Amino acid sequence: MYLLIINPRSGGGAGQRTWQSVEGMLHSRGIPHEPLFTQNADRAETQVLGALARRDDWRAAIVIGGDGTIHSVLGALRRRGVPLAVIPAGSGNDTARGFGIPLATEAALEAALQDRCLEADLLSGAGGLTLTAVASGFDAQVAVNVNNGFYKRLCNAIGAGQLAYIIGILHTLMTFKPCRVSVTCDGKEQAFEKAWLVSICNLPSYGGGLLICPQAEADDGLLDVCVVHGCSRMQVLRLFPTLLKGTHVALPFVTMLRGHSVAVHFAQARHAIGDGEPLGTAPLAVRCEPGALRVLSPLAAAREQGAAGPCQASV
Ligand SMILES: Nc1ncnc2c1ncn2[C@@H]1O[C@H](COP(=O)(O)OP(=O)(O)OP(=O)(O)O)[C@@H](O)[C@H]1O
Repeated sequence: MYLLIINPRSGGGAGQRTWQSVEGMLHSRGIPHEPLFTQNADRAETQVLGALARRDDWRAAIVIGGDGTIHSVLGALRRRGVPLAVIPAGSGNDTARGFGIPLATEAALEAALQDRCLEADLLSGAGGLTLTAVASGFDAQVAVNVNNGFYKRLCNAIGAGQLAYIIGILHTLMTFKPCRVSVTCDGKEQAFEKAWLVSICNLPSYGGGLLICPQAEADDGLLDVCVVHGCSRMQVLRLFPTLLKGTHVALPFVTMLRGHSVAVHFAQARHAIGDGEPLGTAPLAVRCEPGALRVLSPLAAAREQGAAGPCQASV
């Protein structure tokens, strides 16, 4: 039995449209499933735990939504030991990208129905569990500004959602003030002056494919960290195209770190986001929980050794 967790509002309504086509595919293939429509992030965990408790033969929970929807059910899936599968229906879909899950619906469903899992790490701390990345500083401020700004509603109304993020980046670039940050990775503290952002990543990308930590691997038991510091506004602007290929890692004002636990303390309050969802402005203490969540992923078949293998729910 598969549990389908659907956020109809994700991707500006893509969740609802994707479910309609997935439902037809599941019926035509005779695959047993139960749909669960989640109402909001706060109630999702309780809803999913309630659904999972009703039977014990779940093969997987298939999320139809974006990274925020997946974020909202991580605790429930982890607690019940049910593998996660994803049919992307968000705006960024960086979880799907990170696990090699196709963005096309039918191919993603195919990947969800294969019994090959990666034993993925989770980031824990900072208000709960995160799968893709905890980002603090400039990027988080862009997300906050876009969500609170009038231009998101305006751009969505004219069907140009991505434009809101470009406006958000330019708006934040004009107003954001870099400050000192202390980053402690596996107990070793380093201070950076004029820091713009600190991103702690489990997967290579966020923001819809921006490769902020291109070397990050979901199942290596490690967190990859990117610190951007000591540069001008113009240099930050010029950083963005390099994120498409991940070549920013060679720039002199970018420092990459790797470890099992990371603490971040900005000299002034700075916003943070986890899987794109707001985490507040408190200092961060994040640790890696190796292999904490099984994820149905086409990458599993490609792994010659390690934790990948057939998936069984452990409810
Ligand atoms: N389980 C849930 N059910 C309903 N709404 C949710 C749930 N989880 C989060 N939300 C709300 O729905 C919004 C959109 O969901 P989601 O983040 O999945 O899609 P997106 O923002 O379009 O895509 P992405 O996060 O991949 O860029 C979230 O920002 C949050 O406000």
